[in-house]
Amino acid sequence: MMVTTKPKLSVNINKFATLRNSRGHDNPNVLQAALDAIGFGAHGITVHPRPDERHIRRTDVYDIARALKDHPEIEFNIEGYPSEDFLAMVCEVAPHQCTLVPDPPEALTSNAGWQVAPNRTLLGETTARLRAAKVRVAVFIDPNATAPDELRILKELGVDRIELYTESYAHAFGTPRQQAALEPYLAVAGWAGEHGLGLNAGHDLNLDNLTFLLRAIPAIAEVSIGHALVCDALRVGYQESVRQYLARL
Ligand SMILES: CC(=O)[C@@H](O)[C@H](O)COP(=O)(O)O
Ligand SMILES: NCC(=O)COP(=O)(O)O
Repeated sequence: MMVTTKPKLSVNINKFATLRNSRGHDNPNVLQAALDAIGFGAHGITVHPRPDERHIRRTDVYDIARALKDHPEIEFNIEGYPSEDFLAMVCEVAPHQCTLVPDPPEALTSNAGWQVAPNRTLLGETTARLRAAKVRVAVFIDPNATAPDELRILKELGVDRIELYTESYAHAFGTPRQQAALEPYLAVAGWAGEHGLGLNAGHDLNLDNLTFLLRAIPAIAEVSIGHALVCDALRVGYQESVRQYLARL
């Protein structure tokens, strides 16, 4: 019998920082939002410091990293484009995981996975640098736009995990296209499993679409969820929102 462990929930707290920055003071306190998520049972914290610091600031990254030293069981995942500034900060902080995302500075949100072959050198150099800093490397991949031989490149570069960019799945969920939208994810997951690449998933996951994905792809080790979880928190409260997502795993 195949034994699969339940996936971990990493709460992305970008949106708490969006709210904080909207008034220029320190409410809500972003570090407290991370500690609250941990207290409510989250397995990890994800942040995505963007170059314009529209939400998560560099100072937030250092504050959270420092606080998580008191919570060694909690994984810290820093997402972002591997600019020199970003990489220097990540290597200094040395989180459990860094998820490489191809977002240009002006992107409204993450809206594509990596084109692996054209970015082979960047991804290879970045992966080597992060692994030297003992940081697990995940690469944001859109299964609709990634051929298996591109995944082979990631394996050759020493990447640890693929993060499945789940927007297209999420937007098809609940429509007649639901199963068809899942097929590319199943193909990438199958290749990853055969070649020893781990799997994460994230973007636009919510209380409705999460469980179906996890039952279809039981190898998913971690889901990082932020936007919908925070929107749900505005409706039912933060602790109840985290509880409901944990119950969907
Ligand atoms: C990589 C990804 O899909 C999300 O984690 C991303 O961090 C969302 O960024 P915003 O919160 O800036 O929309
Ligand atoms: N990697 C996905 C993530 O961290 C959160 O994405 P979203 O739930 O805010 O869409």
